[in-house]
Amino acid sequence: MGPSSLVPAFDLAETSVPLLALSLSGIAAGDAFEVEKFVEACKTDGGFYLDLDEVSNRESGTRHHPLFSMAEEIFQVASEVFAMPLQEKSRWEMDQWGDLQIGGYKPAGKHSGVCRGKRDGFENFLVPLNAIFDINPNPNPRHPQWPSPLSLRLDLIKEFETSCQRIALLLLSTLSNILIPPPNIPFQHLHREGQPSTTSLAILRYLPSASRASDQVGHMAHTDVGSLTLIFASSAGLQVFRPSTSSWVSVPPRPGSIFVNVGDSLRFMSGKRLTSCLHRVVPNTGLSGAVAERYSLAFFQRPELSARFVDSDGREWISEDWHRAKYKIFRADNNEQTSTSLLTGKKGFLGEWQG
Ligand SMILES: O=C(O)CCC(=O)C(=O)O
Ligand SMILES: [Fe+2]
Repeated sequence: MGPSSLVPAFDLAETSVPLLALSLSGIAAGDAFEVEKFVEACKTDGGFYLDLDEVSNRESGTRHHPLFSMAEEIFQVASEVFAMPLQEKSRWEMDQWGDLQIGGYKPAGKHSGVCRGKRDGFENFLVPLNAIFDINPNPNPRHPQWPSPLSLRLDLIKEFETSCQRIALLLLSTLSNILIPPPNIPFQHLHREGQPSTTSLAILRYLPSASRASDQVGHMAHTDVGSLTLIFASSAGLQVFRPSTSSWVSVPPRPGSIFVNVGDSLRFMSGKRLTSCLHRVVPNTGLSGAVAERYSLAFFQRPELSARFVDSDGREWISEDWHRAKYKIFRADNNEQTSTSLLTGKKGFLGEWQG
């Protein structure tokens, strides 16, 4: 089988069948139908919408889950942080955060983009759970203080990450109950509170541009490193690769819902029964052809540094080393990226957007 046969036969920008929408309260209550849909979504697309709102409707009568207003506030903080001069933001460059690069600033253009030959079109700030809860190792001894817009709102970010982690743990234990018969180790036991991990919140800003011909575009196709990712987005652009039809499905924000996807570590811990969701972000283009600015928050729940799992090729990893290998491939050139299955789960497939 040559590399070209690994490339899907077609690559539609959008299909008419959207991703499944699940209810957090249904899953939390152990509703058999909802739990079955949830496990199925993790096995097939590896990603789904999760409706959070019903929980708060029942508990407090408010319309929206508090995470949505917190996300709005963090978008506001993000606009202040990203408005700082590049030189200032670069004081927090993520390369200074030890070799795990779990925190700090990534300027736009550091990775390859979603179109062949172009660079990425987003900047981001990563705020690791380890750092805000003072769990060792301290990732950035040189700059223990965050830039002031972030340090002023660290309580908000802590509360946001804690809430996201609670939801992600609930989802993990539900999956464990179905997939992991005793005496195997349930997923949540590899994600213990207070244990060092690379769990982190990414605050992303996609740069606006006068046209989509810009040479910094989107976010390349990839699968996430960790266990579960929770995404809050200000606007459309995210797409998911659906293995059953070999096509890309658009995942625009859905009121009251977030998008959740399975990452590599959880796929491996599940004995490859779950799908690591392949996704990318394409430019959000208006009628004029201009690309709109886009903000998103990605909470990356990741296993403890020493968690063990076996990859698709039968090779054993500890979580920390998988993280390093994956970050290295994010930064590699296209030739190196196509030479392994590390980036997209498919050797020879970069999943570029044809525009
Ligand atoms: O911005 C998004 O919607 C997705 C971001 C993402 O996939 C990532 O940072 O890993
Ligand atoms: Fe991602």
